[in-house]
Amino acid sequence: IQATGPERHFTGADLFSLEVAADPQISPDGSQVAYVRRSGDIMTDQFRSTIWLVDTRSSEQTPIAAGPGGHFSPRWSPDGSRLAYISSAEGGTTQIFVRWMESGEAVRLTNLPYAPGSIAWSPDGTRIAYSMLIPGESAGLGSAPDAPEGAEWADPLDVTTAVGYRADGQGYLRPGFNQIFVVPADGGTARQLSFGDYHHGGPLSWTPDGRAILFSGDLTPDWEMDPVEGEIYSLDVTTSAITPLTDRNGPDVNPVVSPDGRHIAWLGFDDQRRGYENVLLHVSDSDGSNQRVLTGALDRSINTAIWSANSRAVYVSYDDHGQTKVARVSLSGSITTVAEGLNGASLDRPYSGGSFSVARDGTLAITSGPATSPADIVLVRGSNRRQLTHLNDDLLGHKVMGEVRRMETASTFDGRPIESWLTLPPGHVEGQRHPLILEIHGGPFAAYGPHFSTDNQLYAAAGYAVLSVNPRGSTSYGTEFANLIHHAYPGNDYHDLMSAVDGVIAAGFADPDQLFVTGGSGGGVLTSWIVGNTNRFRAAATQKPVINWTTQALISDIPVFVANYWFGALPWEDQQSYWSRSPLSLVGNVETPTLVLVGGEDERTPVSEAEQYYMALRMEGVPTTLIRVPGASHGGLAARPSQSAAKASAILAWFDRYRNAPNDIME
Ligand SMILES: CSCC[C@H](NC=O)C(=O)N[C@@H](CC(C)C)C(=O)N[C@@H](Cc1ccccc1)C(=O)O
Repeated sequence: IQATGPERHFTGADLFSLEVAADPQISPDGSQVAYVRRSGDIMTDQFRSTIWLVDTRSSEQTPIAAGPGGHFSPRWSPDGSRLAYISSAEGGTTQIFVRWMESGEAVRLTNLPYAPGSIAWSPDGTRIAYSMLIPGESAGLGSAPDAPEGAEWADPLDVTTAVGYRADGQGYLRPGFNQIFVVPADGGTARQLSFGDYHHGGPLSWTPDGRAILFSGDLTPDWEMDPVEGEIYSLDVTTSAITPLTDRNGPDVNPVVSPDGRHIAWLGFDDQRRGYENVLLHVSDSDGSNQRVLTGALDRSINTAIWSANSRAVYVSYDDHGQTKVARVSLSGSITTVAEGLNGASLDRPYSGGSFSVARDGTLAITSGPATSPADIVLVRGSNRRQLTHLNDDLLGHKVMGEVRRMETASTFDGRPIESWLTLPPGHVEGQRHPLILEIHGGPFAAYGPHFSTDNQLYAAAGYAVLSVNPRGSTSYGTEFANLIHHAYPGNDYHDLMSAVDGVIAAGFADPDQLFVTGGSGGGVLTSWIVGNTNRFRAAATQKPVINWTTQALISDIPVFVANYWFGALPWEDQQSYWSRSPLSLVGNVETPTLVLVGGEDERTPVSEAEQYYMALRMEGVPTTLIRVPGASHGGLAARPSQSAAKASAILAWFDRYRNAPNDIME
C-alpha cells in the first residue's frame, strides 16, 4: 500500500535522524559554546559524535571537528584562544587535538598508543594533562610448548588474578593501570607523571601555579576489594611526589582547585555500606585542612562541581524529583538554584541527567529540552533562558509526539507520595482509555523524569500510554526514600509501582484489562518480580534483568559491590536473602507471557541471568521468547539505532500478540 501522506507519528526509522547535544563548554568570555553533537548515521548504524561551536549572540553554528571519526571532550584553554579535544580524525587510536580559534587551524598534539582521557589545561595554557591506561603484564602460569616456525597456533592462555577482570562495554579487561601524563600544548613530547600498580583517576585539576595536579584514586593495597573507596591526592608535576589530601572511609573524588588556589572542592560521602548515599560537595583549604560539607542540608546527590570565577562559590548539578538542576553553593553553604530542566544525552529511556558549564560572568550553558525532544544547548543568564540550538526541529517539528504528563499517587504500602510521568498516545482525547505499559527504571538508585525517551515515544505511537514511575529507592527524593530499599530490593517498591498503575486507571487514562509491563536492568528485576506476584498484566518483557542474585554477585562486573552494599553478606553466608530476593524464586508462580531480552555482550547483568529465566519459564510452560541483541553491552543496549528500534518493535509485537487476545486465551 502506498503512503498517502507524510508519517506524522514517531517511527523506528526516525531514530537515525535524531540528534542530541552533550557536554556544553562555554568559552571563558561567554561568547561561544563548544558542544558535542551526537547524530544518528543510517549507513554505520551508530550515533556519531562531532564538535560544534554555537555563537551565544547570533546562534550561528560552526563545525569544529565533524569529519570522519569520533570527536568529543572539547575544553577551552584558560584564555579562550584555543580548544583542545579528543578525536579519532586520523583513524586508529583517539588522540588529543588543539584548535587555534583565530586561525581555525587544528593540529594533532599527541601520538599515543592508547586512548587519552580527562584532558585538563594548565592554568597558564602551556601544557595539557591527561590520563591513559598503561598495559601491564598478564599473570603467567606455566607455558605452552615452543611453536615450530611458521605454525599458526591458538592464542596463549588468558591468566588473571584481578578482581575487576571484566567491565561492561569493554569485555575482558587488558591488565594495566591508569597513569597521568602531561604534554606541551603547542606540541612536543608527553611525560608520564604517575607510576605504580594503582589507577590514578580523572578528572584532573591543576593548581593555579601549575606545580601540582589533583586526582583521585585508591592507592592502598586493598583497592581491588573496596570498589567505593577513593582519596584526593596532589601530584607534584616536577618530582612526581604524591601527597594525600583526604583520608576518610568513603569515596573522595572529582577534585577541583578554586581559581585563586585557596580552596579545593570535591565530591564524596562517609561509607556506611548502605545501598545509597547522597554524594556531598566538600571544600577544604588548599592543603586539605579545614574540610567541610557544603550541601549537607540539601538532601540530594551532587553530580558535578565547577568553581565560580571569583572562587566564592561552586556551581553544582543535582537531581530533584526526577529533574536535573544547577545550584550555586557559596562557601558559607547558602544554596541558590540557578537553572532547571536539564536533560541528558541518553535517548532510549527517560533517565534524569544533563550537563552544564559556566562562563566567567556566571552565564551557564546547559543541555535542556522538553520531554518530547532530545536535549539542545540552552544559555541561562539570571532569569533569562535562550535556546541556542534546535537540533531536531527539522524532524520532530513535523511529528505529533506523545504528550508527557506528571502524575502522583499515594502508595498503598504506606501512603508515601509516588511521582510518575505518563506519556499519552499522540492525538489522545480527554476521557479516552488506552492500553498501558508500565516501564520501570533501573539503578535501582536512579530516577526517571520528564525527559525524552525513544522507547516511550515508540510505544505511544503504537497506541499505548506509558507510565514511568519513581518507586521507593529512586534517587532525587533524598536519602531516606532511596534507602527504603536498602537490603530490601526488590520488595515494597512493588506496591509503589502497582499504586501508580492504579492511579492512572483511576484517573481514566488506562484500560485496566490492557496492562503490560517492561523495564531494563533493575527495571528487569522488578518486571520479573511483578509477574511472580500478580497476573494483572497481559504480557511482560524483562530486559537485561538480574534473576539470581547469587550468580549476579559472582559473575557480573560489580561483584564486591553487590555483596557488600546490596546484601551485607556473601551469597554462602546468607543464601536465604539472596534467594528470597531473586526473581527466580518466584518463577513457579508466573503465568504472564514474558519476553526475555538482553545485550549479547552485557557484563553488568550477564547474558546468563536472562538465559536462566528464559529456561525456567520454558520449564514452567510459560509463553516466552529469548532475544539477544548482538554486540550490545548493558549501557549500550540501545546504542545502535537499528537495534534500539528493533528492540522496541519486538516488545510491541509481543504485547500486541496478547493485547487483543480473548480473555479465555489469557486464562
Ligand atoms: C556501583 S555500580 C551500581 C549499579 C549500577 N548503577 C547505576 O545506576 C547499575 O548498573 N545498575 C543496574 C542494575 C544492577 C546491576 C542490578 C541498572 O539498573 N542499570 C540501569 C541504570 C543505568 C543507566 C545507565 C548506565 C548504567 C546504569 C539501566 O541499565 O537501565
